[in-house]
Amino acid sequence: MPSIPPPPPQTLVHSLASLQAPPRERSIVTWRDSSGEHTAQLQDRTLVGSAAESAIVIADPTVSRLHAEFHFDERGLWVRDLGSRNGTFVENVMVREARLETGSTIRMGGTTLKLGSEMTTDGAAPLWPAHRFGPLVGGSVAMRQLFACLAKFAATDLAVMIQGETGTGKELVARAIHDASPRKEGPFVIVDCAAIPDALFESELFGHVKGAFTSAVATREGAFEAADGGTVFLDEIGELPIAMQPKLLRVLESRMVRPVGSSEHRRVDVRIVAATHRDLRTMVNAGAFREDLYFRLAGVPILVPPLRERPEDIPLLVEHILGRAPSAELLAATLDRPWLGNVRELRNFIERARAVGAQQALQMAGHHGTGTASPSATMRAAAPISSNTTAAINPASLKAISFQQSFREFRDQWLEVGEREYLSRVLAQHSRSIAAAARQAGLDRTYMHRLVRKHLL
Ligand SMILES: Nc1ncnc2c1ncn2[C@@H]1O[C@H](COP(=O)(O)OP(=O)(O)OP(=O)(O)O)[C@@H](O)[C@H]1O
Repeated sequence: MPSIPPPPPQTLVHSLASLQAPPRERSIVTWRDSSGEHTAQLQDRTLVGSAAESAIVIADPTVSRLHAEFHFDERGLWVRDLGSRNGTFVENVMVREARLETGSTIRMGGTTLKLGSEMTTDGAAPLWPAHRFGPLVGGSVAMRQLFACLAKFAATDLAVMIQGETGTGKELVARAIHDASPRKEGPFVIVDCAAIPDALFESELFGHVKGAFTSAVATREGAFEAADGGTVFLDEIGELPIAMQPKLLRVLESRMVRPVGSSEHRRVDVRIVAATHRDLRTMVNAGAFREDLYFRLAGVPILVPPLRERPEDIPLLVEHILGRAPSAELLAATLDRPWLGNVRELRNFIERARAVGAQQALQMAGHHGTGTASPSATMRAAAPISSNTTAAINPASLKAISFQQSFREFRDQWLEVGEREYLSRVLAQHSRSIAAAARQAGLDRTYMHRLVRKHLL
């Protein structure tokens, strides 16, 4: 093994001296509605609508209950319509998403908001004083603000909704909340809503008694009872079938479950943490997700930023995954990529680089290219579109085989490359319909879903 040079100085980011974000210019909006004149300060993400639970509540029946969201990123302040009934207009142009300037006018339904600014330290989010929070690693301001927020809310029993692109670390955030909570000695039970067939949802969540349905050969407890005294993590909550939504809401309100086939209600003491890569508010407006359930689950909404918005975290993550300081070559390779699959893709890359070297790992990952990624919040790495029904293995890729590897390592890596290639072609042939692709591949739809997520297709 060659000797590893110490990390270059620029990897030692962030002074820990300041625990408080500095004073800054804050954006404010002013508007008039049926209840009078109002001014509100914009936070990193501010939900606007006529629902009482919105951060900015507009008393105007032409404004949808979850109408739009203001949010900041490294390029400035944006407004995004959430599929509202009467639309969002900036300077009288209807927009789905638009960047705003001080002085912009934004019309939502029949109400006009004016954007202004003021200097303040109020509401500046505190920064966590370390580069770790439980299993999470991150030194960027965004992650340290997130850690401070997690520490504050872990101590409570509030429901938490984690949103973020695939691979940003939502499951790890959920685990970190549990580990830092008074429930840490209790169970942490994960329910992957994308992997459960519709017919089995109720029994997975609430259990069943023997004989409740044909395959119920024995009584089985559901996730809520299994998590009694601890936390239930509802991953991919956006996939929860609409028919299940009132049942889940009832359990969250009553804290009682009734196993399928039983008449007995049982009390459960669980904290709920949910996660999704989708924007549930647009699903609410489209009628695919119940608004009351959304607000019940999103007591504390948390956004995990994509890795491309916090490149300062990359050196820390590489060192954490590798277990030692990376070589200059490996570090340079990681800083030059968009990481559309976020930390998961970075982890896979580092693990591959450890086995075959940075150069060969780069060749194997070549299909993602380099450069700046598009800012879309739900963007995934696009599959190469091809109508070929058969395809030869590219001989150039064979150069990436390392004969220093064990056969098992070699097989696992190439199985993954081949699996991804096969799936991306089947999906492209079926215009990305998971159901049709699963049928052709002879796979169960939920398993296909899992594979698509695993390979970021
Ligand atoms: N901040 C972090 N520090 C250390 N490891 C991280 C961090 N974020 C993510 N990871 C690692 O990246 C991988 C993906 O994380 P995780 O499964 O939590 O992502 P996710 O957002 O839940 O993904 P998906 O939406 O596909 O379910 C895991 O191996 C996790 O340990």
